[in-house]
Amino acid sequence: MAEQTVLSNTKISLSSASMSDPSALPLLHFFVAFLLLCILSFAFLKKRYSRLRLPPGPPGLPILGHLHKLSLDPHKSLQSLSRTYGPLLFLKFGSLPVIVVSSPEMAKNILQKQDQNFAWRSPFVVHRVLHKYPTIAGSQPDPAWRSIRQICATQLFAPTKLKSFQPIILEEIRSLLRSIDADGHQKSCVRSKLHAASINIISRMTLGNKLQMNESNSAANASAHLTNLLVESIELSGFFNLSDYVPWLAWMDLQGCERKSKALGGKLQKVWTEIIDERRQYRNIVCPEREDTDFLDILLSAFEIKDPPLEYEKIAPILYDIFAGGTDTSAITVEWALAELISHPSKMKRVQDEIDEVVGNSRLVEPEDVQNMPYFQAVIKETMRLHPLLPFLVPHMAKAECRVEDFDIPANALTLINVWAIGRDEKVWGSALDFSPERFLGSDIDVRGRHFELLPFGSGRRACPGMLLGIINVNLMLACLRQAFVFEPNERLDKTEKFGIVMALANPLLIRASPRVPIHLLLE
Ligand code: HEM
Repeated sequence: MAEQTVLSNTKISLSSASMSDPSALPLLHFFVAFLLLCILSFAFLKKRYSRLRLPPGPPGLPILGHLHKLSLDPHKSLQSLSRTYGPLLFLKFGSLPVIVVSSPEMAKNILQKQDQNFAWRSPFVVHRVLHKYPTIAGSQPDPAWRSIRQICATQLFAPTKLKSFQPIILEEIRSLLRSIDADGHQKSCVRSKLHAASINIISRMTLGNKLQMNESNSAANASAHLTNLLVESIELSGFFNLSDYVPWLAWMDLQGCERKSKALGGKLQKVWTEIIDERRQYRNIVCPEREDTDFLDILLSAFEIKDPPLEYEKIAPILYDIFAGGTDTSAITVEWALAELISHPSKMKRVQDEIDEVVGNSRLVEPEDVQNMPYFQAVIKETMRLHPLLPFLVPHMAKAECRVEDFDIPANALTLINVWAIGRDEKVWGSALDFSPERFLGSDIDVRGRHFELLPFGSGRRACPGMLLGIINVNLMLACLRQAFVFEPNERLDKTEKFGIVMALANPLLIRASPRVPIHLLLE
């Protein structure tokens, strides 16, 4: 069977035209125009790059560049091209220059040495249509972006703040355990339960409470509604949209990305407007003497003192990023870790023995316990090595023309750091495809962006601002799940990936779990 490519996913279909059929004339004109455009654009790009010493790459096609080389698993296609052409690869997706980075050394060069030039983002269509103003992840590294990151760093993710949120996190994890316990002998869809726990945590941290919405009759419904919108928007953002690479085709919206983004953007906007308007009303009318008590208050105060004032709509994309970052990421990472442990029963047993030794079964795991559980920590690192959540990070862009090693990089080059390929590089890891947490025992490699062979959170000024919260959530969710339940082992579990900006298991994990701690621990 022919390999499916990102292009075969589009709806382009041009039927053959016959000269004797007058209705075919417009089609003929189209073809002549198309051919001319091909020749012109090919000649233009060749001239444009002729003075540069570009990194190696395969020959491309006019108009398409190398788009035809991408399968529906682009991280794998690019890994394979990098094996042939080297760790710094030059491609063109349509007319957009692209570099692909697949070694720790090159990643260090870009994310550390030339961090400032590579901290930019390409203006993708979906992002522009989905959000009226740029999100944190989609913003260029300008003063507004810096100031929002600063607010997040001090008001949401500072270690003292995170400590104050610990009771919330533990409460929501207990509720997650109870929900799995309630499924009894039935299989649980652990992803949806992890999503629910994660969105409740992030909602209580930012809004002071679980989500409430006019249309939903319960917090659980409101959370599920927003989770679905967030997951859908993350999927859409990871789609290879032809309009981004062949802009003159954009008006046709061949893959329907613009249309879907408009519809989804409207639904998301409705949610944020309701949340922000209700709080503004409360602050201005019901309780004007209220002090800032949560992150939304802090954002509103920060925007109130800005000149020109009151651009409240700019708060929506910040909430979007915090909710999207806080909901899908931890849930999918824990799901991957569980999938690996369930398919490696001896490693699962080793985790269980360590938790039993350090914590016992008279209380649940607490954040401080994790530092005494080296094998458990190694399991998390190994999961993030084999299954980095964002296989290309959030794609970066080179603002200005620059040099990397001996090569010239054109301005505006989309920069894909293939952390998925780096994590599976035999030269870096040895037995790279094996799930072997043991490799991290006694090693000082960590996930915080200082070791370029392991970059699940990125590195440099664009590194994930929610990293500490992500680590706490993942550690506690996985450790408590493991402590509280025995999972049915399954060495043949389906671990097929579904490519996206966030890469999850293609088929959500369904697990049968039986409790192994006294039930009162779940109820406290
Ligand atoms: C296991 C958990 C998580 C993982 C693996 C993860 C991973 C990442 C990665 C790889 C990036 C892109 C870095 C780059 O562009 O170079 C990123 C960016 C980001 N993450 Fe996370 N993340 C996690 C949790 C969180 C949480 C909990 C939040 C917020 C509550 C969050 C919010 C963000 C935001 C706002 C950005 C964009 C930063 C920017 O572009 O300036 N993430 N994350």
